[in-house]
Amino acid sequence: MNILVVGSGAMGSLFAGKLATQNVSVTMYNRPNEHTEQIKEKGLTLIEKNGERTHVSFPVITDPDELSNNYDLVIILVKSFATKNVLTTIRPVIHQDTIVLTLQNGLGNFENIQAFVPIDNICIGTTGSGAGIVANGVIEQRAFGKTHIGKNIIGKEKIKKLVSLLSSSGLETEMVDNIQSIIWSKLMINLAYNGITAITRLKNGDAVASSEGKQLMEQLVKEGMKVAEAEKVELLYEDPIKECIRIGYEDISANKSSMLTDILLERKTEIEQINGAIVHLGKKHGIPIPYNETITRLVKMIEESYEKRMTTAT
Ligand SMILES: NC(=O)C1=CN([C@@H]2O[C@H](COP(=O)(O)OP(=O)(O)OC[C@H]3O[C@@H](n4cnc5c(N)ncnc54)[C@H](OP(=O)(O)O)[C@@H]3O)[C@@H](O)[C@H]2O)C=CC1
Ligand SMILES: CC(C)(CO)C(=O)C(=O)O
Repeated sequence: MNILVVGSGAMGSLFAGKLATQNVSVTMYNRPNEHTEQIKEKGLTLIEKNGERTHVSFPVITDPDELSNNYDLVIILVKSFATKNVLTTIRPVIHQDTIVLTLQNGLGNFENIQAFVPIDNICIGTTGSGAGIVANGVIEQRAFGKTHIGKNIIGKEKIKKLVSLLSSSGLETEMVDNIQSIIWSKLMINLAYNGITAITRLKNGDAVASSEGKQLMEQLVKEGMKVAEAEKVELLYEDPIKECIRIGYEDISANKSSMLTDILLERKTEIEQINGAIVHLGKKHGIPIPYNETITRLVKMIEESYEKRMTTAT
């Protein structure tokens, strides 16, 4: 099976790197940048949970003209607001048998892909794993939750194989029926952690260990639960708030959230697709969403004014 991982950031590197430890053909595509060039020239170093380093090499493509025509499975791991842009570029190499899988956070990923790929070829998943780029060509896995991938009728055998490859690589993965539950249950975790950590610049574990942080998380998730109910989506967990807190301590504690990373690098964030999406749907259903609205506005404020930020007291 030929797999193309689109995105060489923290998660693209984690998934491509882990797959490369298995007996499967994996290629990575990203526009040129220093991290990508380093992987292309010298391979990728993966720092595991126990601190052990694994070094892997696989083909890395930065020029879309060099992409081949034989990818069975394409895994999208760019930020959700970049999906349309990247799919415009790689669309010519997606053929009628290619399955396109998103493991991105937030709402709207299916809709973004649908503009380029037939519905039957799209597969949706989420991942509770997380990583950070620690140097060009080096990533560290810092979150260790499960990956869930929705069933796909025409891509069934490919997805089954992927689930097995990922699980054997150490990324525990499961195929699931109710993908909406999975997307929304992951959304609850991102509602709780991403905005708060981006604003406070705390790691997930430090944010949840603060009693103020925990109370704020509860309110953010409560609003998300109300909207999920109005959207008639059943969440996976009996007590989503408790589960978000548990995950914060047990699975994702060491991770800098993807949104905090964006803020630290002074980049655009996925706030619109995460907390902002709940605000938008809350309005549609007439449900007040004050906590998520405040977090959304604060993150947008930071994002829009990096160059004006005070860094000294003098
Ligand atoms: N980081 C984490 O721990 C987790 C992240 N996620 C989710 O996974 C997804 C990916 O996140 P993450 O890996 O952190 O993101 P990163 O920002 O680390 O990586 C995104 C990559 O996409 C590339 N990219 C953006 N636009 C284009 C384009 N038009 N063409 C080619 N490449 C492009 C970027 O390149 P460039 O740098 O040159 O712009 C970058 O290499 C997100 O949806 C995120 O929410 C989910 C779980 C955990
Ligand atoms: C792993 C987790 C839940 C938190 O770090 C995440 O999805 C993110 O960082 O975006």
